[in-house]
Amino acid sequence: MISHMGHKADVEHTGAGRGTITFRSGACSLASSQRELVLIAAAVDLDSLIGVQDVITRHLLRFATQEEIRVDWTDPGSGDALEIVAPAVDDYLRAHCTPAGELLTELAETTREATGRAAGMQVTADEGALLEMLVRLSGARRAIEIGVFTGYSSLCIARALPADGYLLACDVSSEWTSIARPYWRRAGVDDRIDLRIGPALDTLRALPEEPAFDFAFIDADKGNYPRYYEEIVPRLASGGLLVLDNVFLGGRVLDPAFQDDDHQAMRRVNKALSRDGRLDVVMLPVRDGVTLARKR
Ligand SMILES: C[S@@+](CC[C@H](N)C(=O)[O-])C[C@H]1O[C@@H](n2cnc3c(N)ncnc32)[C@H](O)[C@@H]1O
Repeated sequence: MISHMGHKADVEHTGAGRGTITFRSGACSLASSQRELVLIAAAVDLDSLIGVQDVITRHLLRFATQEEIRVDWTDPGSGDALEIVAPAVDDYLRAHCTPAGELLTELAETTREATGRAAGMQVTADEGALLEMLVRLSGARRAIEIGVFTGYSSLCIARALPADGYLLACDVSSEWTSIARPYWRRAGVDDRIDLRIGPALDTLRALPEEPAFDFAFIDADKGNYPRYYEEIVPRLASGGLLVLDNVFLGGRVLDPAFQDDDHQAMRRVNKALSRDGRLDVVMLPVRDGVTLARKR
């Protein structure tokens, strides 16, 4: 399997039944014994860690045609959770937002069942409610989202748009986004959502450079945040709102020990946004950090 992954990543055999597979933003070491294979994955952030684990899991399951295997990942020693708000206050605030409702709650549950640990990428109910509130308050009609996953945040955005509203939803994964469709349909918003599968940067760059959107949400690969921001701002109408998720990267944006591409990209975009004369910017201590940027 290690050799096979050489098409997708840097691989190294480090001994009998041992090796490492290195991806752009993470790595996995493998050590086999007679009964089991011990995997240790590490990555620059939780999303990347989940990505590494997902690729490894899928390859293992594909290779294990002769035998039944199970791939279990235990929780990382330190996750992305940043405790900005004391846990008791956090519980209290979650309990005092408008409840997510049956459909979103079911989508969150389906996502957990279908994607396992990757479900941690989904926006939480309170962040979803914030997105919905922002779309309604801004009166947006045309929105764009970078990073759909199983469609939770898309649903929050789409249902806050008017009936003739439009959401361009961008993601690379047909597998994860296929979970979204039935929920969008049941919410009666699937006709407002234009799902484009492919690298979001290509989708963005193919759009005319005119201010066609009133709302944008970035929640995808962190290394591309500066590029997404550069492409989106010219396409945002005056008064339009750009929202960026995970701007703290678990607090590591403050830690000079983290110098990989993703962390540098996030620092760069945070700095550029705060100095951008076209925008009014507020960074909120919501979950992993949410920035609101309103185009003047
Ligand atoms: C954090 S998840 C999005 C979560 C989603 N907003 C939600 O609330 O459920 C990030 C998503 O970005 C997608 N993604 C990663 N790299 C991408 C790229 N280059 N272009 C488009 N989507 C990408 C992944 O497939 C994943 O679904």
